[in-house]
Parts: sequence; C-alpha cells; structure tokens
Amino acid sequence: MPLIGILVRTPWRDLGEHLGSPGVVEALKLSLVVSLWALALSLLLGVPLAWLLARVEFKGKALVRSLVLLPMVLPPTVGGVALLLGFGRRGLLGPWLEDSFGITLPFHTSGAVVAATFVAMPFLVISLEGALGGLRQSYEETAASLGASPVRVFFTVTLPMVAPGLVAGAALTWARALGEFGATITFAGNLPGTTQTLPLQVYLLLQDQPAAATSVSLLLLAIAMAVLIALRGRWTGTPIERGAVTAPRPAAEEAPAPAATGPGAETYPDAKTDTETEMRTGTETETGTGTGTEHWPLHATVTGFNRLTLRAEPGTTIAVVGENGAGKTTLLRALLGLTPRAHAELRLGDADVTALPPHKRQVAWVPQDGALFPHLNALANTAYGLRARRVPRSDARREAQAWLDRLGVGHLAHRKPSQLSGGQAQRVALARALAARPRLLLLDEPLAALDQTTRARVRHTLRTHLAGFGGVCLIVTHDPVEAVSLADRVLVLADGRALQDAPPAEVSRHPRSPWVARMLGRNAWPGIASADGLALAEGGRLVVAEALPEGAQALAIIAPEAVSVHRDRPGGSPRNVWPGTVREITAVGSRLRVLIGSAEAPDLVAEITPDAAAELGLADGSEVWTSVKATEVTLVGL
Ligand SMILES: Nc1ncnc2c1ncn2[C@@H]1O[C@H](COP(=O)(O)OP(=O)(O)OP(=O)(O)O)[C@@H](O)[C@H]1O
Repeated sequence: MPLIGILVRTPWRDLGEHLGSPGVVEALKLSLVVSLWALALSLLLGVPLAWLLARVEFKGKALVRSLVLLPMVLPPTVGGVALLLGFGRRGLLGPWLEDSFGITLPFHTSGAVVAATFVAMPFLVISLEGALGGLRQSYEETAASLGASPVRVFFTVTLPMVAPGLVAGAALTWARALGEFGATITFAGNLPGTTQTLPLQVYLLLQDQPAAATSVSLLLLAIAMAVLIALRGRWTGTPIERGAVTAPRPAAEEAPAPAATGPGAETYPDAKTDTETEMRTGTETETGTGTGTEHWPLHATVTGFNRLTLRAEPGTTIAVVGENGAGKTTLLRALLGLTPRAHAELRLGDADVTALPPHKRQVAWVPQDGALFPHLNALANTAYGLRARRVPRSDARREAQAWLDRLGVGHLAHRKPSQLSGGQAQRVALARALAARPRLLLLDEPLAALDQTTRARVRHTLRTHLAGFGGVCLIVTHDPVEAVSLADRVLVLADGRALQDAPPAEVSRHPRSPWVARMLGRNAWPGIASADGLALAEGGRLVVAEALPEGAQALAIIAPEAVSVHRDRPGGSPRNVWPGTVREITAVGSRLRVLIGSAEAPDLVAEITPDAAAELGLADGSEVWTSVKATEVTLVGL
C-alpha cells in the first residue's frame, strides 16, 4: 500500500521540474558523494572485519560480531547520539581529533559519511562473512599446494569465489548509505550542500512542498528497487545459477582418450615436444619439474598425531590405507604443512623443505573432491600452478594443454568444472597437480567418486602417468584393488602409526591386522599359537601345516578361494572342518562370495563359482559344512 500510495500520488507532470530543481540536484550529488565514500570506508574496514569473523578463531568473537551488527538493529537516531558522544565536539575522541588532526566531524560532510558508514557497514560484513564461511578451505589449500602465495591465493581464488557475496554486500551497503537519515541528521545536522542528503531533503520538503517530497521519494524508491532487482537475492547465499540452463552437457562421460594417452604417452616425459623442452629450460627459477631427468626421493619423519618415518625412492607409489580415523588425511596435511596436529621433517631430494610454507614446498595435493576452481575453465585450472610460478601466460597455457591432452581430457579444456563429469574432473585435477611440477604428489582417494567402469579406466590412466613421475606419490584409498594395482608399497596406518609398510603382495599374503586382511578380502582370525596350530581368540582351534612358536600372538589368513563348501560332512584329509549356516551370498565379478556363520568357528567367507553354488543348492539359511586344508592357512606373527 505505501508503495502504491507513492506511485498514485506522484505528480508525474511536475516530476521533471521537481527532480531538476537546484536544491534536489545538489542533495542528489551530495547523497552520491556521501554514499560512495561510505561504501569505500565500509570496504576498507568491513572486508578485514568479515575475514576476521569468518577465518580467525579468537575469544569474544560472538561479542565482536554482535557489536559489528548492532547498528542494524539500533534506531539510527540512537546511533547518531552515540556518534556525537564518541566523536562530537564534547565527545570522547572529538577534541583529540580536532586538536591533533584538525578533523571536525559534526556538521561536516565527513560526519555524514561517518554516520552512513556506521549504519550501512554491517550489511557488507554480514554478507561477506557468509560468503567466506561457505567457501570450502580445500580450494585455498589446493591453490597453496600448487605454489600460490597467500596474497595470490586471495586475489585469484578467494576473491573471485566470494565475489557474488562481496558485490551483494557492497550494493546493499551503498543503497543503505544512500537512504540514511536518522544518524546523519542527529550527528551531522541538516546543512544544505554540506550534510543535507536526499532523505533529509524529503523530510524538509514534506513540510512546505509535499508534492516535491513525493517526487524525490519516488526517485529514492526507484534506486532502492533497482539495486534489489539487480542483486536478485544474491545476499541470501543462493545466487542464481548463471548459464545453468544454457551450459552444454558434458559429452557422454569419458570420451575416448586421444592418442596422447596411448602407448606413446607412456614414454612421458621424454615424449615432450621440442618447444616444451625449450620452455621448461627457459623457466630458469624452477628446480622441480618432474621431467624424468630430475628425481625426488622422499624422506619424512612425522611426529604429533602421526608417528612414523617414510623413505621412498623416486617413482614409488605408496598406497596409504587404514580404518576411518587412522590418520591418513592428517599424514597428508602434515606433509603439506597444513596442520598443527602433526609435524613433518620433510626432505625432498637434496632440499629440506621442513621450514617452508605450503606454497614453497612443491608438494602437490589432489583433495578428495578435486577442488577444481569453479570460476576457471579446465585449461586455466591446469595452468594455475605454472602461473603461480611466474611462467608466462602463453607458455603456461601451452604446457597445461599438453597435460590435459596426456590425460585424455584435452578436448574439454574450455569447460568449466561444473560442466565436467566426475571422472573428467578427476583427470583435470590430476593434470593440474602434475603440471605444477611437484616433487611429491599426494592424492586423497582420487577414484572414490567414480563408478566401477570409469574407475578401472582412470586407474589405468593414473598408473600410466604416475609411471613417468620423478617424485614419490602417496595415494590414500579405501579400495583394496586400487591399493594393490596402483601402488608399489602399501602403508597401513593405525592410530597414526605405521602398522605395516610393504609391497602389496607381501601385505596381501601376510597382513598385520585383521582389518587389512578383511580389506583385501581375506579371512583373518586372531589367536595364540599352539603346538599344531592356533587357539582362536573367538573360540575354537585351527590346524596349520607350519606352526609358530607356542604362545605367540598370531593372525591366521585364509583366502576365500581356499574354503571348500559341502552339503555333507567331508571325509578324508582336511583337518579343519566346521558345520555352519549360509548368512549371505554376494556376487564378486564372475564368482560368488558366501558368508558362513558357525557355532564352532569365527565367520568364514568362501568364494565359489555360481555352478558350484547351484549344484550345492546354496541359499540364505542353508546348512553346510566348510573345510580348509592345513596347508592353505598362513600364520602371521603379530
Ligand atoms: N581438526 C581436528 N581436530 C582434532 N582432531 C582431529 C581433527 N581432524 C581430525 N582429527 C582426528 O584425528 C584422527 C585422524 O583423522 P584423519 O582425518 O587423519 O583420519 P583418516 O584416516 O583420514 O580418516 P578417514 O578414513 O575417515 O578419512 C581422528 O581421530 C580424527 O577424529
């Protein structure tokens, strides 16, 4: 109704005359000057304040936030009184400001700016704090791992990503400053040409020229509406998806890999073109290029939550496995220098990087979600690390394109991350990490988001490209196939310590914990060694061919293929025979895994062919007998 009231009562015929009168023009100019200064001041003070509130933990934060937001709920006239008591002639700081700097705020334009800033700045702080708080830190941490300094990270990652929140906050702040009345009139007075802004003029006009007041009100209303419409709800944190409808859909998932990922690419890095070779030698400041001629052995001693020592030759791929909470991510973050929870004495090649900040370590990190920068296309993402190391733009783009080609996603160079499939995004993230010329590569569950088929394909690509990497690569994984097929070594973590660090075949044959054995699909029964076998911790006995010294803690490992399933009690040689009940049957590839529960032994997994299962007539609840030959049991001392 008030809106309609203004529209209906606006003297449209006299509108031009009213808005063009010298007093209104002067007030409009003053309003623009005051509101723009207030915006500038708000940006200067509000951006660091929002950063502080969003990113820094300190005592009394809630109180500081309340104080910053107080002007939003305070009656502006009370704000004006408070400003007078603070900065007025007889206020706390006023005399000092006047004596020391000759600054007088009340009844000056600067006073109107201060009043507008006081009331409007909270809009900027609240909007930017929300945007910063919603920004996942993995983007900034990844940027640092690609070699970007904190200042560069701020301008190339943080700022573009919070830009919608910042713009929205700035626009609201400006609009609020433009409309400020109460604090201004109380603190700065109503002096034409000095502090009489448009809202103050509306108030004045209302007393003797109500029609002109309506015209000026309409102008302010139009400005406010224009700002709100232009923002379209951006300050709520749910910006309109631009281009979401028009964006081309990703091509049918993994496009066939171009020739570069074929056998020729396996000769990487020697397969580079002459131009690239020249370019690389041209970037003199670089030390770590990972070009095959340079090798970066790893030597790390980690203390804190993780307590272990890692040594590895260049080109080694280590799978890091362990239960949830075992310290895998903490280990990676310690190597990156990103966590106070663990400290890594880190030596890469001849360089001790322990004391260096994350962006100078040349340790590249691919977090679980890839953390591709959403505002940059695949090519610019891949070139990011090179640009951070001051490689000229055109050279960086050329090299980035070559990396994308090598990983089979060269044709997607101009897509934004939101237009890539999960598998494509993973490859781009890997290309970006490798392009940054790291000396140590850390991959956090690189294939977790992929479906089985894509996973197999990307795993193959990954293996191909890691083969030419001159540093050490650590891959955190929960997938046993990934651990066994990608890695030269498997590092098993438990409680932050290395429980086992051995080649996959060794870990698979002699797992040092029931968890690892089960992860690798083995039956693992802990117990105490006896004369001819093992007294099982869960009750029962197991006969083995090669016993351990009596009394030793041990783990019995039985491969599922070694478990025979029978309908009737088997006769003959097997020494380990138990009755049981089928609890669950699942398909694994072309075979079936049968989980059998028994009163006389721990749960046992058998792997049999579907034909055998049909012959035995197996179903959930079937009563069966299981047997394991003594020679099929491996005992691992713990
Ligand atoms: N910021 C933190 N502050 C305090 N404790 C933490 C923090 N981050 C992780 N932890 C704890 O440290 C331990 C190791 O965590 P970490 O994230 O390294 O495990 P993880 O092996 O990567 O686990 P997951 O497989 O679940 O990812 C856990 O007990 C976890 O609760």
